[in-house]
Amino acid sequence: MSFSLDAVGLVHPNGQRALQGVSLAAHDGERLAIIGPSGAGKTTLLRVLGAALRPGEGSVQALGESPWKLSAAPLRRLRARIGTVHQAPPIAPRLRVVTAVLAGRLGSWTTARALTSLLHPSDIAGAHEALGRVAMEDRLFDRCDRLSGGQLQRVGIARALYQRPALLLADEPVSALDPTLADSTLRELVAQSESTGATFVASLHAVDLALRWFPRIVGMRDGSVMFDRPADQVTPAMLVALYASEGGPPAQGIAAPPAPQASDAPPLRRPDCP
Ligand SMILES: Nc1ncnc2c1ncn2[C@@H]1O[C@H](COP(=O)(O)OP(=O)(O)OP(=O)(O)O)[C@@H](O)[C@H]1O
Repeated sequence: MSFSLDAVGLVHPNGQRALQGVSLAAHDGERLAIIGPSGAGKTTLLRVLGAALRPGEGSVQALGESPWKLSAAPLRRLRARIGTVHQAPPIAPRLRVVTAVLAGRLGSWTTARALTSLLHPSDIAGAHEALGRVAMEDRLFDRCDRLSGGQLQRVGIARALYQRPALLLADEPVSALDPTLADSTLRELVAQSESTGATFVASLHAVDLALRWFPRIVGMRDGSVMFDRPADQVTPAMLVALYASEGGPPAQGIAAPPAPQASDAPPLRRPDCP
């Protein structure tokens, strides 16, 4: 089992309830998309899975550990095995792109290697390869504050690709990308999860992308799981009910083509791009 949540509930410090009785589990290597209206609790759920937020109710297991029973050092080691792609990656503005990507492995390096890498990037070829997979290799030495929102989002994705986590969590990973780049970037994330055997969980507003790239779809609303189904069993009526107050699903997802295999599709850049 890659992770399991049992009857998880979470109330934010301001009193806002974000999760209620959420039970969800996934096997190693599974791919799940979390969909649902704004405020449904998708980000909060991903933060709980990533051991970044401690729920007030229920229990959490991730990668064979109970995060909130661990002391500081094992918790750090667990977090180093979990990669998170943020909608707006928390990257220091003055950082160079290469350093931001290499930071993906800081958690699994010794302190000495991590500090050295920040001052003198060591694995430039590795950062270049990861950036090539999101068509950003030509920005290797740019400062992050010179990038557009979509370019910065792709740097955050390259960082997660470089990290090669066992559990990959992505919160609206392609929200700032145009449709072509969004599709090819998801293809790279799927290819990575297939080649490393990582479990991949992404929240997505684009229902068409969720149905195209993820075999399992979890619909969330008001902090609860409304449905948890194979993609080919998600019906238009389920989507209408999920997004009821929003006037139906946000994309023409129901007519999405069958999910392709990442390995079948041509990459955005050659994987062996130098
Ligand atoms: N840091 C926070 N402090 C207080 N309340 C929060 C915080 N983060 C989220 N919430 C609240 O928790 C609920 C769930 O929010 P969450 O961000 O998890 O939803 P979401 O489904 O990811 O939404 P969106 O699709 O708009 O990103 C919302 O009511 C939100 O206002």
